[in-house]
Amino acid sequence: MTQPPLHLVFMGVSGSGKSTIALAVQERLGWEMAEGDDFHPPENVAKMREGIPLTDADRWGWLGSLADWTAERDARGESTIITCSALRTAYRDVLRRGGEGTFFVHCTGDKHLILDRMNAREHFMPPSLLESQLDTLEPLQPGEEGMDVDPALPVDRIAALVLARLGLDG
Ligand SMILES: Nc1ncnc2c1ncn2[C@@H]1O[C@H](COP(=O)(O)OP(=O)(O)OP(=O)(O)O)[C@@H](O)[C@H]1O
Ligand SMILES: O=C(O)[C@H](O)[C@@H](O)[C@H](O)[C@H](O)CO
Repeated sequence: MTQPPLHLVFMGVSGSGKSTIALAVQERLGWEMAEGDDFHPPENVAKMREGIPLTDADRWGWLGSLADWTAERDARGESTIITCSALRTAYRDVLRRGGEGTFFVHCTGDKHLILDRMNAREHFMPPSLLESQLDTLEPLQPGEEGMDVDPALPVDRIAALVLARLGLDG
């Protein structure tokens, strides 16, 4: 019997390892992947670059476009992977419109580790925005399909934990 499509969303604050971990999982599964950063309108990127936190109003259209991308593939029976901060439950509600098989992998760990990694990389997102990201973050609530992973672990280990949880490691 064909399995219904699964849609993995790697979520968490900026610098928490979403893209790095998602890529490791993508390499193992081969599913089509979308990087949430690439779906932002230029105004959003300009704001972040200037160190101004995005508002709900800035985020709705962006989240909707990611849900649409997922829904298109869901309709074709294809599984997907996306990276998206998805900081609030209401934002995740939008992403869940992409398909019934939506599953969140929340990259969550030590703030100082994340800040050190943000300071060490080249990215439009300034480390000064980490605090507002953490203030906005609502962790996964009971009833939301998903799991937490700790970016302090090696990437391969995290990818293995995700695949094991989903029963895709066989
Ligand atoms: N498990 C890990 N072990 C070591 N380094 C990691 C790990 N996960 C991520 N990193 C490093 O931490 C930095 C931030 O990771 P990454 O860019 O994947 O985060 P992100 O959540 O996608 O960020 P953003 O949302 O701002 O794009 C990168 O330099 C990455 O190489
Ligand atoms: O405010 C947000 O919701 C997040 O910052 C995302 O919009 C960014 O895409 C990303 O996490 C930064 O690289």
